[in-house]
Amino acid sequence: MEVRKTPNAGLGMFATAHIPRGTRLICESPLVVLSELADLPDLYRLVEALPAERAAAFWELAAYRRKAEEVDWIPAIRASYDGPSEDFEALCDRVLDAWLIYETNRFTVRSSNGARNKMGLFPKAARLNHSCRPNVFHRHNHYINRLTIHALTDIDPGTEICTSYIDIVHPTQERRRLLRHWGFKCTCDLCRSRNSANEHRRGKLETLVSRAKRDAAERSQKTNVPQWDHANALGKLEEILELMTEEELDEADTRAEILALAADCALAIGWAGMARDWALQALEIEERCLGSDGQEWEAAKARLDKVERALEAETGSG
Ligand SMILES: C[S@@+](CC[C@H](N)C(=O)[O-])C[C@H]1O[C@@H](n2cnc3c(N)ncnc32)[C@H](O)[C@@H]1O
Repeated sequence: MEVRKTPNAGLGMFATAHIPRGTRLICESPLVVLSELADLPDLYRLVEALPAERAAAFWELAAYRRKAEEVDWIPAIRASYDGPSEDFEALCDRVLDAWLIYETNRFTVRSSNGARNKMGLFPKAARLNHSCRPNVFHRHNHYINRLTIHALTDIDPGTEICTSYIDIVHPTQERRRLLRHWGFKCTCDLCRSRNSANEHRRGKLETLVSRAKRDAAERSQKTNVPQWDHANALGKLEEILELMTEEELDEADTRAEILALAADCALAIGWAGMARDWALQALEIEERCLGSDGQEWEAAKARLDKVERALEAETGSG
């Protein structure tokens, strides 16, 4: 891969050789990590404490310059500042620059318990531009404290390597709203075509996926879930999987989550053969999107093992 200029998105990352689907392209430790409770002066202190080479890598990153009136931190800095007043403006400019770099390039970082309660900067991955039809997938792997980037498709030499900054299940209008954070209007194929069939399916997916996750969380709290409840849930999950296939969302790990829920429901009903197919597909997606050294892979493997034990028991008793 190489970093070079793009026509309309600043720098970007490009493939210089053929990249097979599933390849781990980046496995990078963070330059700076900030908890959700930290504030702007905390970020600035962390950046100031970086060794020279890492500090240089930080200050070279792109920054989307949002309007000053959207920034409400200056009073907080002023409150703790006791230096000469003529230096205060320069300090504010520098702190603001650090913050804008951070906001433009941050990725979610998970704590050791898996909670997504931090954000981090990863200088290589920070050069990846966004596409709503991404060809790579990013995720912080908290087992190894690295951000990993995996190829979702085969990538030809010369192709730009793009990840998605947002959940791409949404229709165009919502994706545009979310992408305002980074200050650009996406011009990927999906956004340009704005086809009504895509819009309709994504609108439906948005609702069905959030409902399916909420219902699964509720089911996991209950001790006795009736069979019909699992069967109902399974019907909805199958509908989601179909919509995802039609939308070519075959590789995203939201699909792996839905497959895992479908496998759990099928197993609860006693359809171990069906559960096995879904559990296997979920494991394959996790492996391609995230590799086999993270929590998702471990959970997907444990699910498949459980389903296979159920199948063996069924075969044994039959
Ligand atoms: C994480 S940086 C990506 C690398 C950046 N292009 C650079 O030059 O270092 C995010 C910024 O890149 C630009 N960007 C990313 N994806 C884009 C896209 N699809 N279209 C236009 N600009 C994009 C936006 O300015 C955004 O704030």
